[in-house]
Amino acid sequence: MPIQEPSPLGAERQKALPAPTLALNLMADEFDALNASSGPQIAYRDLFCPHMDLPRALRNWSEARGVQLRSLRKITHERGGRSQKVLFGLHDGYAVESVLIRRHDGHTACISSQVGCAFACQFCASGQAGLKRNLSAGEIVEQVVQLGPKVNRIVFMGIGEPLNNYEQVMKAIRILRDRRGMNFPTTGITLSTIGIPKALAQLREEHLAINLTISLHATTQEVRDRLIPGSRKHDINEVIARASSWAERHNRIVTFVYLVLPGINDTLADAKRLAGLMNKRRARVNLMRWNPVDGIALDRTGDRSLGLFREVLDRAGVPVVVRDTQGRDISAACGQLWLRDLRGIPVEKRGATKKAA
Ligand SMILES: C[S@@+](CC[C@H](N)C(=O)[O-])C[C@H]1O[C@@H](n2cnc3c(N)ncnc32)[C@H](O)[C@@H]1O
Ligand code: SF4
Repeated sequence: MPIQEPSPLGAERQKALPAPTLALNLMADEFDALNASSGPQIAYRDLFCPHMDLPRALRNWSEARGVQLRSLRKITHERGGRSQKVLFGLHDGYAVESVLIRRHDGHTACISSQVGCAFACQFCASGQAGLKRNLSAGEIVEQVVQLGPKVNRIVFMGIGEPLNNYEQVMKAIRILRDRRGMNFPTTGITLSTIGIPKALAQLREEHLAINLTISLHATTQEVRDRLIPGSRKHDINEVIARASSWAERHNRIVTFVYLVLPGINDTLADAKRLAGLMNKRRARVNLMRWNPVDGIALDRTGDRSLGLFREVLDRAGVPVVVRDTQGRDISAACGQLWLRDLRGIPVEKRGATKKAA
């Protein structure tokens, strides 16, 4: 009997088959629409069950509808003093890192918003390999779910620029805060951004009581352009003005992060200019030391120059703290997270990969 070729119609039908939906990409009403068809009816909140051993009803539900419940696979995890770094494998062979930080009153999840980053900041590991793709809302939400039930703070300080993936990040925040699901308080969510003016204007109009942190790192356009090449087209004054406008509109304080880098942005003139830029704004400053990154030759500032820099801001009446980030013992502090390209590497060998793509 001759072997039958698949009919063109069959091939087309196959092509038209939708890729499996990731359940955690669904808002409650989208989930309801799926739930309404036959089969077991389950509650939206069950989707956020942190245990890998998911309820059988949920597994049946997903199988009946071709919906994927989990898409991130924990490849490795490293434990440090108060932090744990997890490498999550994605469906397409890329992998991103997230960090869990233990505090006395709960856990903080430091999550990624993109696979890589387009901004290529000179001090940061996450942008060294460029941007590969955006994470979906579900992939963002799933990092939180998999980091466990004690998470009561979320910071978008992992890999990627959240405002460069605006739609999916906003959707993820809405899914996280939905009362019918995780019911995560938006006041426990901090979005850290390089400050894209257009996106800041959009964020100003959102009804979301999140916290906003702007990674400023310079007081002149010239130095900022050098440190953050991807932000060259953004005027530093406009970034500050847009962030302040967000703070006014939401009656909040915006945090400006300033990485003090010896010989680059740490003079007293810089400190005075920074105080001037912050003048009369609903703002505070977090001064940070650089966390070392393989292959980047920068220096960490010393206590004395950091102290002098801080004093200038103090004297000018600008609220300022020196922030020390957790996780340096396992290279999990701010700016030390790498994306991995594990495409072509057999699944069982992916845990051994250490090098960034
Ligand atoms: C990795 S970024 C991710 C969020 C966003 N893209 C941003 O830049 O704000 C989170 C924070 O880490 C800071 N950062 C990046 N590399 C760093 C490093 N090597 N040491 C200290 N902070 C760093 C950034 O400036 C930012 O404030
Ligand atoms: S600091 Fe933020 S914007 Fe800059 S490369 Fe790293 S992740 Fe991207």
